[in-house]
Amino acid sequence: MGKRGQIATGQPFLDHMIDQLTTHAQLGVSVQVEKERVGEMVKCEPDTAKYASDEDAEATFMACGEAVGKALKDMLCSEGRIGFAANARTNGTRFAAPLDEAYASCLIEQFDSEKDGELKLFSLAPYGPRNRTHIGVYPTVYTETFFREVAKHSGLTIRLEKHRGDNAHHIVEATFKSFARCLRKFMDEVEGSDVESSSSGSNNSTSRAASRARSTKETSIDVALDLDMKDEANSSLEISTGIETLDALFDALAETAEFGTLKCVASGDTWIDDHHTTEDVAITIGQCLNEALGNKAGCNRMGSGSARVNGSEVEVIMDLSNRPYLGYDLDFAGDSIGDLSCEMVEHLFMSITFNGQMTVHLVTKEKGSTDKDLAEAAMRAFGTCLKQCKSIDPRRAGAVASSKGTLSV
Ligand SMILES: O=P(O)(O)OC[C@@H](O)[C@@H](O)c1cnc[nH]1
Repeated sequence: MGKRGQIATGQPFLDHMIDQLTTHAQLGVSVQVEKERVGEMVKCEPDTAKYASDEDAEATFMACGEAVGKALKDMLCSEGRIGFAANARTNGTRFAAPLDEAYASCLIEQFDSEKDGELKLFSLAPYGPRNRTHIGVYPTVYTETFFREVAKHSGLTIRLEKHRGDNAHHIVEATFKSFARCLRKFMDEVEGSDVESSSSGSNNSTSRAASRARSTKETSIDVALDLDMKDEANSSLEISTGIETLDALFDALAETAEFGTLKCVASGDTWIDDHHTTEDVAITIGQCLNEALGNKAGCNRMGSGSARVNGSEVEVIMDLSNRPYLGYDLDFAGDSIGDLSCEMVEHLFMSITFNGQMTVHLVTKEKGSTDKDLAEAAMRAFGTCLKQCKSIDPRRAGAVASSKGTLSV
């Protein structure tokens, strides 16, 4: 939890990647590379590519990975940390992190302070459709070298995998974010700190709420949202859109996201079809979400998890990034779920995500026998992730969880 120091590897994009550990794992990291140049040792400086060369890149990535790995092991075994002295196992801690169209996952299987760790899986290539070899001066091929050394010297057993992504910068950055977030989650699990449920609302002094009414020739909508559930008995739900299946989905959202209030009363031209009402309600809820989240100070910001309803399971990866993006692969068998057409399920998620200024990936893990179960599993996973994202992590002390310092511009 220390302060960020200087990160100067001579490879500016690697500096930016190692910096993901400060923002997303909440670790104070400093890295200084010294290298030989025309017979003398020089210290690399940040914010310049003048120290980079393809010739010594492999050595730089190896040395940085080894140093970061050793420092991680020292930190995990340091006095005052509980649980890491012996062989720390969880059932496998997983976190998937997005960056726009890309998302990658990290699985930490175990930590062993007595043995070398291992990078059991590394699957990032291709780095975009043209398999980009360099990001700036950073050779993409040595990303694996870095993580192999981190795993070996930290004692962590790690699997890293790209699942979606077309942009090399995004693919690599999503991977570092997933590692950083997974490491923090692993440490919290081993040490038994449950930040998410201890801070999802009740101890927030300021209210995180918004309301909005809108009326057009097509729909009239009234939404009120309070992100924080003070106590279960006082949570208030009033959902009546004129489309029963939509009501049930928003009910599932409010329950899994643990909203204090969700009022959503709408009337629309459902005699035409369900489109205008579904779209406008989702837009309005997304706008209220964005307003209630404000500048996202102190928020956890990212969420990763899945939900199962009968035979259907959907995974959601979410980031309150301020860069709207929806990745979506739900494939319904029929045309409609009760009074909601299946094509509106994607449009509904698109409208919330874009108006909520979020990055969201929905991934079908298992398709059960009904479309209703699949849609509900998607909404429950979305709500579960939203609960993680909106939670205040007191350790951030009100800071915005971004390596660029703000999520508001
Ligand atoms: O706010 P973040 O810490 O997730 O990342 C900052 C910056 O690297 C990110 O804005 C980015 C956007 N596209 C590529 N990278």
